[in-house]
Amino acid sequence: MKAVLESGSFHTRGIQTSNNSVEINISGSKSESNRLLILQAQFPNISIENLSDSDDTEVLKKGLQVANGEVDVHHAGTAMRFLTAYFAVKEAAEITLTGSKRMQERPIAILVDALRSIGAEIEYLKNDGFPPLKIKGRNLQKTNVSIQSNVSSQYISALMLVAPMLQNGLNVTLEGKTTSLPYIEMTLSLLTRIGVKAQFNKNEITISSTKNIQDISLVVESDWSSASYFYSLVALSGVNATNKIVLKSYIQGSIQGDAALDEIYRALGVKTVFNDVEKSITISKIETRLQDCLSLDLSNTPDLAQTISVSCFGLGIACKLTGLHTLKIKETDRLFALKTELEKLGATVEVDENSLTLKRATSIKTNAVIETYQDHRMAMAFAPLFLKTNLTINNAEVVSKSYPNFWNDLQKFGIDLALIP
Ligand SMILES: O=C(O)C1=C[C@@H](OP(=O)(O)O)[C@@H](O)[C@H](O)C1
Ligand SMILES: C=C(OP(=O)(O)O)C(=O)O
Repeated sequence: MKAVLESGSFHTRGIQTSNNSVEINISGSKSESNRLLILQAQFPNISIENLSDSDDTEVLKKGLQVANGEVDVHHAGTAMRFLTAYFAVKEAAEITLTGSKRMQERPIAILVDALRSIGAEIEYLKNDGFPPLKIKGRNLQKTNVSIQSNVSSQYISALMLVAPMLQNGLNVTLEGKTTSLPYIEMTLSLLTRIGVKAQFNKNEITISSTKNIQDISLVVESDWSSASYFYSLVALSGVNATNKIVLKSYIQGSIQGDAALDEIYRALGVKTVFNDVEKSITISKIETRLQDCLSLDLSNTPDLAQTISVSCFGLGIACKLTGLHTLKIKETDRLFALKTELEKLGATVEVDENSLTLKRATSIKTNAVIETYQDHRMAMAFAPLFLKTNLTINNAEVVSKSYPNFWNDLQKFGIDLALIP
């Protein structure tokens, strides 16, 4: 099969295991790519290699070309939040910024209030606190802004990314317990890497106004969140099965928080070897005594929650995942979606505002039909279970939000997927 169809479901026809190692080339991190595109719009002398091929990056790229008119970011949270800040500070821009039905349910008031407090002109076109927005770009001069940091780090990254454009730079004070912190650190790291003066001490971020930077070429490291599905696949495979996977364009000391996979999956029997010369990682299965229950706080790595809970279910161990308070406002209510779909497979799952508890499962039901709720990570997180049972994953095309080539890459493992259009 060459490409994923516009819409359809995948189910397994059979699994051949081979002993070869498989090489996978995932494209650049969508988080890094979307930050760099906003920075490149300000500093055209940045050149970017290994840009993400995700839909979320495509919509942001397209949005940045619009000076007046409508921009539709579909399901892309970072595009929505980053462009809100970008257009608000871009003089003469007049933009209607909208998104999918779900995007119109994802809150944005915290960012809009922060931007308004420094003089931005933004109006809600439907429901207060939610997209679509009408934005009139202004030359903003105030320098101090306070923002609640326990709902989404994207609001803070959005302010940071446009701070160099402001006449006097920006001081951001974070209020509350900051969530998804590595994403803020990623933003800071990219700003300093291109030559913008930026600091982050305790709850204060300071960024200097910057007119010019020196020419710079940056290579985006590949996407660690996308790599998680292969970690799960290896974890669920037998010790003697294929599964030595080489993932290209990964480095030690990543600025992506989801690089924590290395450590997290070690406890699930997956070893990571970094090849510093080739800039790749090799992941393979090792004999490990699994703990009865994996307990993790995922407030720094929310995008791994689905992968990890499905891995634990497939391995027949319990898990208690906390720090999940942001999951309800992502592409779907991910806590509800996980509970509903895992239970179709025979799991016992409890969720509350902040956590998910999975009981140890002794068997996995066959022929379940998994719904994906327009959430790429639901489809990809459940896919490694193809190694354990027959199942169908509906609306398989959702993966393109972050990883358009996912199903093609998955088939390299001898998983014979049948597409039901
Ligand atoms: O800044 C980013 O690139 C992201 C931040 C996180 O969102 P929250 O800060 O809303 O948790 C993460 O879930 C999302 O996939 C990407
Ligand atoms: C939450 C995600 O993306 P966003 O918030 O940017 O839509 C994600 O990719 O898992």
